[in-house]
Amino acid sequence: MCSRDCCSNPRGKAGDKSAINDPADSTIVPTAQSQLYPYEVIQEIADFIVKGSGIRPKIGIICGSGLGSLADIIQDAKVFEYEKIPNFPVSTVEGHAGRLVVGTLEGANVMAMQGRFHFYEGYPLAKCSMPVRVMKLCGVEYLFATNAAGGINPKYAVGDIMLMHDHVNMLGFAGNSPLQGPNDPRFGPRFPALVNSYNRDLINKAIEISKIMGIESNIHVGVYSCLGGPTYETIAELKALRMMGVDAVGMSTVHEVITARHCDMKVFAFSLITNKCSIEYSDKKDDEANHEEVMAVAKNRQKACCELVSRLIAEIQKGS
Ligand SMILES: O=P(O)(O)O[C@H]1O[C@H](CO)[C@@H](O)[C@H]1O
Ligand code: HPA
Repeated sequence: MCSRDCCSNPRGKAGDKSAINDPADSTIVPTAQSQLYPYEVIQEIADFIVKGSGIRPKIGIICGSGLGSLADIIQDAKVFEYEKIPNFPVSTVEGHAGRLVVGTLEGANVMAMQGRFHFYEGYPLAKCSMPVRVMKLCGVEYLFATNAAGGINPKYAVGDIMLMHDHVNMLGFAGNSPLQGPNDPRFGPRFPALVNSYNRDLINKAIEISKIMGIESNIHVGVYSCLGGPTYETIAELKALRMMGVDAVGMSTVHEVITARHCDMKVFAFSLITNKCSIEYSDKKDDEANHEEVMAVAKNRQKACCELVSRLIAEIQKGS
């Protein structure tokens, strides 16, 4: 466990000027990624994982809410509890176990986060997406980011999978970015472009795989939007998002994708649609999203999600 209380306690100590220069103290330096987690600190975490596992992973997987089983299929797994990784935050959300699993899948070296970090947990975005930089320095070339999301597109059904081909970054609209603060060019450029963030070849391969799996009618390609949470959206917000071209909504992933693209990783991401977001006013209780339903649907669909991920990794392996 980190000796600094920044990792276990994302708040507090406001006004403590003596800590202003502590680069890893998120309570004082709110969002600057390079200040919160300088290159050297990320390198130390990466070395800890690579040495501890004896593996240099090529593919990094982030398991969404209730999708932790994506890490359970990893072979020869070496498991690191987040609490035991130096300078790592802890998971606080149900359905996010808080373990890093390193091993092999379809012959590829992989590392999977069984539990991600969300803004609403009180972590700055820089901290939420810090593990993506750790992945990069471990050797990861491909990020697979998964999430549970509410379907706004009326054509989407619960249990469908939306392959992300773009996003609307609502937190970014509000002036919040994981890349805020001084840029460290060892990770990437000051002004990264985000068009083509979601790798087109991987999306096409996933569509082909969905045909082989016989689930192509449950597959969509769409736009995800990340809101700050932890509240689910109002009807007015959902209507606004729909008008903006958003198909699915959640509270994660976008800051991870931004961090991955900044350091030039290839990105594949999908949303499991765990609930339908009605954009009509109604007093039906059924229309209200809740985390238990999100988790239950994710559990039901984990087999299909695992197969999709495994098959896609096998395709990447074939090409390398
Ligand atoms: O995005 P993931 O981590 O899958 O989780 C989603 O599910 C939770 C809400 O039920 C939120 O954390 C939302 O972002
Ligand atoms: N809204 C936001 N986040 C979510 C939802 C939702 O409807 N479902 C799962 N995560």
